[in-house]
Amino acid sequence: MKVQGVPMRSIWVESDGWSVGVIDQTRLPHAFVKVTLSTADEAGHAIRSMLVRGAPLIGATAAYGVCLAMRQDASDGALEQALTMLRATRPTAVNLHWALDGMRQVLAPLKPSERVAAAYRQAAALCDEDVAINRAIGEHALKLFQEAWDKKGRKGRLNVLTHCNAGWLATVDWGTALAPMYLAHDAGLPLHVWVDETRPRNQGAVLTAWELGQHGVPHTVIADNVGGHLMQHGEVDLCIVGTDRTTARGDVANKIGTYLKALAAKDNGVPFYVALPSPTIDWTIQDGVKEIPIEQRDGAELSDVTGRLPSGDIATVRITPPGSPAANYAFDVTPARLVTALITERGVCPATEEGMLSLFPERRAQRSAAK
Ligand SMILES: CSC[C@H]1O[C@H](OP(=O)(O)O)[C@H](O)[C@@H]1O
Repeated sequence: MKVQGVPMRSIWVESDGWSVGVIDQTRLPHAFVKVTLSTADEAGHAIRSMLVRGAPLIGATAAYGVCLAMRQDASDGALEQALTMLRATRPTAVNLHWALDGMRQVLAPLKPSERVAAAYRQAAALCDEDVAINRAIGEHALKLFQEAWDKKGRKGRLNVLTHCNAGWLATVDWGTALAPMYLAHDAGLPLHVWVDETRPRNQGAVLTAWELGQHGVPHTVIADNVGGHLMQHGEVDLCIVGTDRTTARGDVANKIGTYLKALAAKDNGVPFYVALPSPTIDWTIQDGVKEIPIEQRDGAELSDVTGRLPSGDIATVRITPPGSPAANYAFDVTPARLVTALITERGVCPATEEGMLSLFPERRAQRSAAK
């Protein structure tokens, strides 16, 4: 996408041909800061600290983290050490494991002398695939936006609600849930987006609002608990969110609060869509509530708030009483029964095992073998 009219991706190889550039998402929206990663440890820190975040971007950053590790030491031991360190950065997004599995599959059979070039080729291919996948998701989801607009009699505006940030900042480019928003806006569809602030890290208020503003997409930031009220009053035509891991039967792990939004949508007959790139599908599990690991982060992310003072200085202040513990669950799981449809790069399907296999028939054989 573009920043101040300049096309860019959320991760890139610098002009030196080996170091990796990313946007420091912890500085947005008040500062647009690019950071260069030069070691695998810096890549690991960027993921753990959420300087970069979003399932696909976590995978891409980890892949380049392996590249940086191979530049320093391409031995078998160094490869395993880098894979282990990066795999441990965050537990929920399956893209991290998919990306690292892909790096290991390509690199392990090679001689150390061949690994650096192969690693950068694999990471670049992963990034290009992510961009293509997200664009395709955008096109499929755009048809659903247009259907909703027609159903509404093409009057007023199309109100879409989203949670957290599943935009180009969460991926290499385009985003997943936000990809159709850009395409719809550019196609002249009168779109308006309700942006859940998404406590406690505020990815909606901070990142989604920034992204949409950069692209000129009309939007309104709302508190996380407003969505149900808006749905009751007919102010939401559809919901669309991203995902960090979706099971083989369509259970969806996503940012904390997604489940409650899906419940409100179900109760009010509002379509609830999940933008689902295939690398985010965990074909090895069925029951998301029982089997998806839910990240718990530092309670300070909830008890403290960071923002800009009138002076322009950035400050962090505590909002909870000293001594009050805070529980900071970063994700929840929306059962497939609450999902209207999954929007993948291959098309739209019901959130069911058969629905997903209809789009990914090559997985049918694997599932039969696993049973
Ligand atoms: C396109 S995946 C975006 C997904 O990742 C976010 O989590 P986090 O910001 O903690 O990495 C959130 O769950 C988004 O839906």
